[in-house]
Amino acid sequence: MYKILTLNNISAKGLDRLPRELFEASSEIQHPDAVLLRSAKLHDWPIPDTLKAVGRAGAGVNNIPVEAMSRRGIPVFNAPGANANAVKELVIAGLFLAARNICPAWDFARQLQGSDAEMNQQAEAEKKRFTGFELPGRTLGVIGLGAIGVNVANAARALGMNVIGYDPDITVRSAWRLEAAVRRAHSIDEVFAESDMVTLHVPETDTTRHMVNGSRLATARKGMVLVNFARAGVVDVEAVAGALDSGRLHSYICDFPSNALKGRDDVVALPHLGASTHEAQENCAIMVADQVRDFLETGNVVNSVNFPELVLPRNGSGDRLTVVNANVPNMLGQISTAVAEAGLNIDDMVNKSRGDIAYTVTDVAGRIPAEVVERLRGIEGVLSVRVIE
Ligand SMILES: NC(=O)c1ccc[n+]([C@@H]2O[C@H](COP(=O)([O-])OP(=O)(O)OC[C@H]3O[C@@H](n4cnc5c(N)ncnc54)[C@H](O)[C@@H]3O)[C@@H](O)[C@H]2O)c1
Ligand SMILES: O=C(O)CC[C@@H](O)C(=O)O
Repeated sequence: MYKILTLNNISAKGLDRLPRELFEASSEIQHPDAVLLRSAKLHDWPIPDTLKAVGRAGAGVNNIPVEAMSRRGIPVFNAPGANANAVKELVIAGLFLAARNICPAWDFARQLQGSDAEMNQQAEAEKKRFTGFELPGRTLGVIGLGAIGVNVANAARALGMNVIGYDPDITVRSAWRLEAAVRRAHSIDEVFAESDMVTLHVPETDTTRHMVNGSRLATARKGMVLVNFARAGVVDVEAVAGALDSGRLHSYICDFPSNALKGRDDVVALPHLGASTHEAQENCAIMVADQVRDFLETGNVVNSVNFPELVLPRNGSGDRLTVVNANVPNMLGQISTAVAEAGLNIDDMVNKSRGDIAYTVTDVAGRIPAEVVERLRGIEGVLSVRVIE
């Protein structure tokens, strides 16, 4: 029986992928084999010795100590693209909110007093304050052209916008999905200088933290709209407050409330709702539950942010041995020697690496004795060893 600790609300459709006769999943689990989570912060969480996998039912993994997991030989899985449509829809809504000044206008209308006739009179007298602009012909800058950025760029094209995109590490898959008319920028500054609206779709990393700061905002077109459904930390909110005060920015539409911008008419801050649709929560939970289950039961790795992709169909009737180790020379030799010296024939073996991590899956003809596991664990550089019957 595998034990799965859930640290956030994980959609029941995802948990249904873990049959009760094989998996016990709850928020109360002790000594978990795997953890499933959404935005819970794991940085100060003591990693249990029993932990074998982490499944993030979403895209961003900045709430997870990925490097610490790697050092323990633990893969971190996520659900790439599974919530991209949900975020795209809210970003497009954000463009309309900004372009038509909908939030301050709605706020104004909600506070009108008097008879219907008096309210309508005040509305007609004041409505010019909320005059907006239309999207066709305007330029949208998209920074980060992954699952969400590409969806947003293509949707903006369909609305008649010009789109300029920046992503130095765009994948072939994203490049194929992107509308041909999306123009390629060579820097973030180029995007800021040429866009009426800019939307951010990058992960929060040491490189992207405060990517939007005072000096970058100084290069923005006057009256630009900034949209951030990526992560709070990608934007320096103090600098945004200054840019709004000076008129450099028209408005800031984001998914992250902050004290620096609280109560402003020119800021819309939603409570991290980008992925909050039933569809996205189900897609993410199903994808990540399937991946974690597959890893626990077979050792296969699909959609991990720190491990190489490795899928080996089960071959033969013996045990499967999985070894995670530092990606240094002569590890494979030591693993196969330990197996061979136990008198076990290797039916199939795959070794893949990614960065500092190497991962070897070996199907043997027979049972793997406990001494072999201990011997492998004792090899310098070996991070984790598992036997799957
Ligand atoms: N608001 C929400 O609820 C919500 C939901 C989903 C994702 N997100 C956030 O959005 C981010 C993007 O999600 P995704 O599914 O599109 O991820 P993704 O991995 O598919 O795409 C991210 C893209 O950003 C690019 N990138 C990285 N650093 C960059 C840089 N410095 N400049 C330009 N491009 C850069 C990458 O090359 C990649 O193509 C996530 O990491 C997460 O933080 C937020
Ligand atoms: O689970 C959520 O609600 C948010 C997820 C989102 O931030 C992500 O990175 O996928």
